[in-house]
Amino acid sequence: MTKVDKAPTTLAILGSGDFSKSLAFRLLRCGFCVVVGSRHPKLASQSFPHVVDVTHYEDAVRKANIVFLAIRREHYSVLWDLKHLMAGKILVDVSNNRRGNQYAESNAEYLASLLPDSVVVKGFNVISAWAMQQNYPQDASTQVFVCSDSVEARQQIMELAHQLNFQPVDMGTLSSSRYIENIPRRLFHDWKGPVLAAVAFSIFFFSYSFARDIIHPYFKYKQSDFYKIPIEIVNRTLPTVAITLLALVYLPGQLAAIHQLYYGTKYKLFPKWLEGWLQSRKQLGLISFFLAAVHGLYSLCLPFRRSERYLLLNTAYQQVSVQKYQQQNKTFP
Ligand SMILES: NC(=O)C1=CN([C@@H]2O[C@H](COP(=O)(O)OP(=O)(O)OC[C@H]3O[C@@H](n4cnc5c(N)ncnc54)[C@H](OP(=O)(O)O)[C@@H]3O)[C@@H](O)[C@H]2O)C=CC1
Ligand SMILES: [Fe+3]
Repeated sequence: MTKVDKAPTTLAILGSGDFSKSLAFRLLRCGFCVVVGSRHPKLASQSFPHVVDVTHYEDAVRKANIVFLAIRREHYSVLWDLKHLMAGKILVDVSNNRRGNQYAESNAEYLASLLPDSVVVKGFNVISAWAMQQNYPQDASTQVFVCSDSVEARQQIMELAHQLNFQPVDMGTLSSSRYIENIPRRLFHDWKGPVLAAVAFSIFFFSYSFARDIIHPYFKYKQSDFYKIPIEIVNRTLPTVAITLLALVYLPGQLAAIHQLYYGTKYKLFPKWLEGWLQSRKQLGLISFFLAAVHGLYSLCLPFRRSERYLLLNTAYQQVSVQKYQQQNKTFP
């Protein structure tokens, strides 16, 4: 991938915590120079590779035009003394809050009001430090939401996100920053599709078992097996849905591989449906695991039922009788 001329070769990160370390690693891997600003550069430098220039905040800001703020909103006051150095520079606010809507204004808007002479861009907050460090380069489909009041700065950070192997999403002006800051807090937002799939498969397999094992014997032999519905039929549906969902976890990976082989490149975007499917693999796998666990519990509880014990004894008795019959036939042919 070629870098555009605008992309700076040296990027600054203020703060030396977890996020800063992971981001520094990612930037280094992607060919950038990194300068880290810290209150205690000597101490902090031990956590970074030797190629990273770990220095004081002022020095770090001086050395780069794009500055990542890997410090918490509560500590933005340390930036006050750097106001004159930050003027005209792009500040990337990566912060999240501990609670949703914790403050009246978003962190990025607060930063912009603190440092009106700088250009604030919100982004990268949806990627955890762990994922940033571990998942390279498999996370090319991970979205990074970017917003800023400056179109040029937004484009520059989106290009940077692209170079870091992420998929930038243009979210418009800085007023979107509150929405972006709330994204990591949205629990279960990716669960709709997988849950719907699980429900649809459950209904399908339940109906199939119900028709085959209850309705069919009822009409054909006048045999009433309706007592089987709550345990046996459900317990047959659970593992079938679980294994089907597990298959759905592995299938999109294969389709993605076929897509890449077909087009002969890994840089062509996957179609939307495949993209969504790939991203819901975690949820599908978790639902599959949950259903399999419930199936295990059900199966453990089955022998407690009187009818089941009867069936077991009956099967054992039949086997013994068959063996006896066979032995008798051997002895007295
Ligand atoms: N960790 C994660 O997975 C993610 C974090 N983020 C965001 O990135 C930012 C940094 O997070 P993270 O690295 O985890 O946080 P840490 O608490 O690990 O690090 C914060 C850094 O802020 C600096 N700092 C500046 N002033 C102070 C102060 N007064 N008290 C304490 N620390 C201060 C410190 O660096 P020094 O001592 O060198 O000055 C410290 O290492 C946060 O805004 C967070 O919301 C976003 C997405 C994911
Ligand atoms: Fe089983």
